[in-house]
Amino acid sequence: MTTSTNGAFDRKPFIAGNWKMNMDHVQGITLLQKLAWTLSDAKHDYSRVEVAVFPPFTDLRGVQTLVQGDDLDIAYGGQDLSQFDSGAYTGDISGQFLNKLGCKYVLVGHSERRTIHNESDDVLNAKVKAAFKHGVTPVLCVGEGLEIRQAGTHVDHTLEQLRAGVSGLTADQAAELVVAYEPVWAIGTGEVAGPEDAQEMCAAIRAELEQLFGADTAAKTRLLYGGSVKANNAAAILKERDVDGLLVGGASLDPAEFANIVRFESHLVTD
Ligand SMILES: O=C[C@H](O)COP(=O)(O)O
Repeated sequence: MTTSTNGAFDRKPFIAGNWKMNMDHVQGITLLQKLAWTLSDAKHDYSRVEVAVFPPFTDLRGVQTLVQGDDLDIAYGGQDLSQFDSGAYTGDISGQFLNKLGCKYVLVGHSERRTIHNESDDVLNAKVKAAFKHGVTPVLCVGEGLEIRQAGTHVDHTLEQLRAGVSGLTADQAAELVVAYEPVWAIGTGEVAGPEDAQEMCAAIRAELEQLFGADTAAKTRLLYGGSVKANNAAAILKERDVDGLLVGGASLDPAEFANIVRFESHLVTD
């Protein structure tokens, strides 16, 4: 059976749930257990679609214990990391600590970090490098606010964030990197960017990566879309050629809904 999705063939689709500041460590375990059961009941094939969750830091040890104890094929990661390795940085979390907890990924530069915590492109570039240094794959988030979208400069703006974020990376690192395009106006608003908007930006990001690192590398980097993704719009977005996965916020807190997003292939038209 073949499906009409494109990225699924070239790059393994990646569906990630960002829990943001929701779910204490007890609630987090329950959510993850329900997600694993739902996907198991649906006989989800993890070799076709990778699944990851990004819980709050305080949940990570419990998540690690559950994933290891039940031998779950679900990856997990932190929602942020420090650009520093260790020391007098109160409240910060080192990439080394995330690695030690079995985190495969870490979000870098989510729009809520950029806007609420004023994280600059330079700091985010240092965080991307810190993640690689500690053996954790960064998921670099980029995207424009509403005013920039309305001014029509969203591609330039997003590519500027991208260039700053990947500055100084090797081609191997760029190939491993995951980039999430999240238009800020579509986050938590119910305003989902259309599949063609997601494709326009992901194609531009891939072209930029090609300029910077070469075509072979750019063909490997996975590009996600995030912003008001639900089970009923996921498949249409993932059919786009350059969209390789989704970064899901609110809908990832509902295990049935998130499992349906993970199983987007069952909603695609098959030929
Ligand atoms: O990290 C996830 C994004 O911010 C999207 O959040 P959302 O799905 O609630 O719009």
